Amino acid sequence: MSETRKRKHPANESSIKRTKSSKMTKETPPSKPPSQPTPSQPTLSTTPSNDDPFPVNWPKSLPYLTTPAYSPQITPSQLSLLRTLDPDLPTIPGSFPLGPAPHVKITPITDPKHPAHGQSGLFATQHLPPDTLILPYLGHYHPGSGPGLQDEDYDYTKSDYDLWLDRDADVAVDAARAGNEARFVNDYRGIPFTPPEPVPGQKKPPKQQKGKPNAEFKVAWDERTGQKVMSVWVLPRGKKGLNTGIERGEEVMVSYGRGFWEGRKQEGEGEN
Ligand SMILES: C[S@@+](CC[C@H](N)C(=O)[O-])C[C@H]1O[C@@H](n2cnc3c(N)ncnc32)[C@H](O)[C@@H]1O
Repeated sequence: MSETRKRKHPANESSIKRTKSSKMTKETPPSKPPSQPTPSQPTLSTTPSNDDPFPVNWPKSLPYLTTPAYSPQITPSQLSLLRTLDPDLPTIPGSFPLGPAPHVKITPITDPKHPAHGQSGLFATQHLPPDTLILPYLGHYHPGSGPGLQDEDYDYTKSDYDLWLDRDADVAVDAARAGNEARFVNDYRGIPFTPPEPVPGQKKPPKQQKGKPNAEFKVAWDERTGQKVMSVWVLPRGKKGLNTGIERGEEVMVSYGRGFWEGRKQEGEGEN
């Protein structure tokens, strides 16, 4: 989702764009990531449950990333901007594991009432408290506008997995051709309410907010690689303190923003 059809994905005016290129290359992260104070994080079991290098239900035809990949069109000055520490950003701590995340699961959507029926979504495998980091959103870093939106045979403007990362640096991140579990996060619109799995020892499950997102995209500083990344977080507790987080078994849902769906509508009309 990109901005000139910019369908930018969700949150913070990040966007999902659309891509294609055979030339993308992975870059080695800086050898020594800058040190950063780690903000307090709610306790979350992020210990991988097994040694499988892929998450459960990961499509085997798609490269699974543990660090970002880069379009060859990303310039050294863009890289330098991405790797300049912004102390105001939330942090992905150095201790956050690279690789499959046990606290979420990619799950095929089998409910015909779900708007993404036949596709997949991301579901919590344990309670995720408010304001918790769920995952970085990994993909190809690429120019967010201009000729860099085309990488040889790949057109980023056609991607449904493309988000703005840094508008000042003109960099977006596209997870269409490679990514991690975060690429499976759906938009909350039209998703039917599913009661959470009962939690042992808990009489009544907490009230869930129906018809609303429970997570958001945020740009973060990744201490592990020393650069900015897009990431998915549980929504904060809220002004009234009512948000209790995401329950085990509940789908992680963000808002892609109205722009994404309006862009899609326009594309549909253009095709008629
Ligand atoms: C970033 S992907 C999300 C993961 C996707 N479901 C998958 O299995 O690859 C975005 C795409 O998911 C689908 N999607 C996500 N949320 C949706 C919603 N609320 N209603 C309809 N389709 C949705 C749309 O096809 C959209 O282009």
